[in-house]
Amino acid sequence: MKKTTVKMCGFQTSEDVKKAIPLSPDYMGFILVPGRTRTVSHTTLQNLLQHVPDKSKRIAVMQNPSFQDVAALMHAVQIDGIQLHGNESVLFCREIKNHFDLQLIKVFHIEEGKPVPLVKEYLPWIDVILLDYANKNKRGGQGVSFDWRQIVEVKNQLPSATLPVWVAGGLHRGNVGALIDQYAPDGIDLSSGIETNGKKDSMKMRQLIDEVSRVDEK
Ligand SMILES: O=C(O)c1ccccc1N[C@@H]1O[C@H](COP(=O)(O)O)[C@@H](O)[C@H]1O
Repeated sequence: MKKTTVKMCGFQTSEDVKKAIPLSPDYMGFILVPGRTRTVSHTTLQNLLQHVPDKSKRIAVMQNPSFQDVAALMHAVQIDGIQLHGNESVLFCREIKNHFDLQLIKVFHIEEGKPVPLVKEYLPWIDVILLDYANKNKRGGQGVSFDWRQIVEVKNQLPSATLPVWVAGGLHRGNVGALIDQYAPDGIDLSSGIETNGKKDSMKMRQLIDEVSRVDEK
């Protein structure tokens, strides 16, 4: 049976993290990008991590960090991986992978009217390819989907046995079924689609997990 990996992202309060306990998502993400609505500090992150279910991997989301930013994070908190959600280079990914024992999720942005991103050179240095919508002003957490036909174009660049490809951008309980049915991503990642009025919504989170299981079991 297929098992689509689920990453739930953008937790800011212990109350919201606790809503994930009965669901144990495969991954839980925390935003460390300065100045965004879901941003948390190292101190808050440290407190939130106490409530993360044992089975869920803990991911810090960063955008164009310096090597020192990553080192400071690693010194402050115990995490399983980082998601690089900016324009990080192949060399930067290599440096991070060589220095830290971290799972590295690299985001590749799908922008309207732009060629599909080139992922091949990154493959030795990353663990997951994550595709997300972007426009020229903002990246991540916008609740907007990209043209999923681009998933096929990215997969066509990859050798047959290769890294998992995850999809993000405007996903919710109402569209993940179609995404999995049509494009079979290895994983999905979402922030906005499991929230109501800026707070994580237990019902939406549960329905999302149920919908993924339903489609996986088909
Ligand atoms: O969630 C955020 O606020 C965020 C901020 C900065 C960078 C990444 C962010 N989240 C990631 O964005 C995508 C899509 O989110 P959405 O479901 O469309 O809201 C996902 O990869 C999140 O991990």
